[in-house]
Amino acid sequence: MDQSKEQRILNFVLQNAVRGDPQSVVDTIDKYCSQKEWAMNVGDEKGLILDKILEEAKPSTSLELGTYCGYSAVRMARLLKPSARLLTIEFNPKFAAIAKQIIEFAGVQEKVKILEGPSEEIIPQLKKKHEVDTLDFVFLDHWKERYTPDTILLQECGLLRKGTVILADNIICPGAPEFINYIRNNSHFVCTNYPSHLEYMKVKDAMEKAVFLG
Ligand SMILES: O=c1[nH]cnc2c(O)cc(-c3ccc(F)cc3)cc12
Ligand SMILES: [Mg+2]
Repeated sequence: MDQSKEQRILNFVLQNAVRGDPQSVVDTIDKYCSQKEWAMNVGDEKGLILDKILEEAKPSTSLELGTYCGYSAVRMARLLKPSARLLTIEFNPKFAAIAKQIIEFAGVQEKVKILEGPSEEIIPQLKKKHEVDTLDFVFLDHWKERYTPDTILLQECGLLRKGTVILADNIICPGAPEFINYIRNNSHFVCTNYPSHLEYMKVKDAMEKAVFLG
């Protein structure tokens, strides 16, 4: 059976990155996806914006929607304090299986928990099944159509607190106009736009930060 692109990315990491070194895993995926095959990792340019906003937030409990191959999970986990935790939700079981191996190779598996399934089913389970109180940081990087309903669901489930930072990828490409309209017109959020480019391309993209005011 032909290998998937995600399996080729995993193999390239296993053969070229340094086991236990998350930075080398991030750099190796960026090298593969900029030189060999494009893939929808947040990438190095938007990744630096993610790094800065995550470091400012200093989160204890973070949630990512859209694990994919685990690039941003590894990228975030490398910056988290030892006691901090990242929960990452992935709908596609094939992607989740790849991400698990990449996260383990990077040596950040103690900080990262992959939750497989639809975000609308898993989010309501976070408090009771996954011992979450409230979230300090949320990275939206799954399907643009789910950005708004999942943000509303997080609020309804009592998972946001005054100061929770939500960062959304792909505001321009593929674009999340409905989410931008919702979040910028919602008086419970203060929004900031971060212009950038689509991962590994010259195409314009942007990220949006929305801080919950309670
Ligand atoms: O579906 C996506 N989920 C999360 N992140 C994405 C991302 O960063 C980029 C894209 C994407 C962008 C342009 C294109 F021509 C094809 C796909 C999709 C997703
Ligand atoms: Mg993305």
